[in-house]
Amino acid sequence: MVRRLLLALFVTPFALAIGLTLVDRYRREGKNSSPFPRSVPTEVEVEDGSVTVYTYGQDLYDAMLAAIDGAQHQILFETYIWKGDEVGESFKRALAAAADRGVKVYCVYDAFANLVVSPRFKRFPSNVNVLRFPIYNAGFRFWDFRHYGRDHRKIMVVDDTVAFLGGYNIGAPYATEWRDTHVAITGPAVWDVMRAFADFWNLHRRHRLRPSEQPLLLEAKAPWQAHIRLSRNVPRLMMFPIRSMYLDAINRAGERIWMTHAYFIPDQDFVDALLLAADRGVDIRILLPHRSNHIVADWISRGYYGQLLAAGVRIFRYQGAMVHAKTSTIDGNWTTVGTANIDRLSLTGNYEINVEIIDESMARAMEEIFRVDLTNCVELTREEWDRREWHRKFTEAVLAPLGPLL
Ligand SMILES: O=P(O)(O)OC[C@H](O)CO
Repeated sequence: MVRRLLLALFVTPFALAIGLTLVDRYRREGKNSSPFPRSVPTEVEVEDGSVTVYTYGQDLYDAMLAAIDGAQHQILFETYIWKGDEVGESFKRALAAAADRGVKVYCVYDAFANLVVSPRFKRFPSNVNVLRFPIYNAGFRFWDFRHYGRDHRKIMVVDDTVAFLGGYNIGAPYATEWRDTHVAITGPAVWDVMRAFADFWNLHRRHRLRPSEQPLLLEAKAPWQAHIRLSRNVPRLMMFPIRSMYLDAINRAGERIWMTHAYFIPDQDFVDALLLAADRGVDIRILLPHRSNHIVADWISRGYYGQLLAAGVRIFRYQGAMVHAKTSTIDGNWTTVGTANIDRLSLTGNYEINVEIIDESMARAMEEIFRVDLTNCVELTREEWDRREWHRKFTEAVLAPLGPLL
């Protein structure tokens, strides 16, 4: 009897998650996302360089492809998802053409995220250096968690002139149907993104370096900058600074915290930091997709709404389209844009990269984008949330144990 009960407790959340996912897939079949308000790319001068914020995929892809076409020496390209559709093909073609011109091209993609992509698409010309980050990395050391984690980063560096990073994967739906955020950085901070790529490449390259070979980029010298910094999660080295970066920034906030996230499944320490900030009177707004592409993540996320709303945190739900951005701006000073979602996988599991920018003009630009996004949101009130039907509360409660897995 006890055994059956334990089994039921263990199996029910998984069975419900699978059921919900299948029904959701069926319901979405053939449905398009709605158009959403667009902000034009905004360029801001930061320190001795610039940061351009992209919030519409086609604008970003045009800029990335133009940068690839103009490359002189080297392209570093890394993506979590690289779909084999027309957008994916256009990147593959541009990278191959650059390699044919004599540009050194290095590409990394995650094998797990691209399991459904055709093997034909994953064949590259021999002059393009490709690292397929394997599905399983631990070999016989299956107990060693440093060898787990997906490569969830999305970055590109062209020569030493421009670096792109943010939430955008590569694929046709992201060009027009998803609202996401990426930045293009010029100036000394490009070095940090090159370094991030090179460290990953050197750590995971398929064979040990022969004496005749140089590791990628070790000769480049680091600039020291106060206003723009990179945080990278590197499971292999047990480094997870992005969570700390967020907690530090939230704890420092005195006026406002405006966050935009695709998947919001924080740990309780993260929630507590937000609740403390709300308690000190900070205006906290969290913008989330009303319905994301992962229905189970949505349900688990909802399990946190009660305590956040009760503390005065405002939740805005984006309508009609997937918002996939991973950004926050605080106190009109601090901004982060990156690849990390607020969930366990991103904050303590995967390879991730976020840029942290302390600059008033940048924060102003991000706040303006947030205001534009708000015009496509409906605010969820505490009264409305408290009145939700019992079966919704039941679903949240049954799925809650899956939170730490996501
Ligand atoms: O893992 P992310 O944040 O890049 O999101 C990817 C999508 O969820 C793919 O289904």
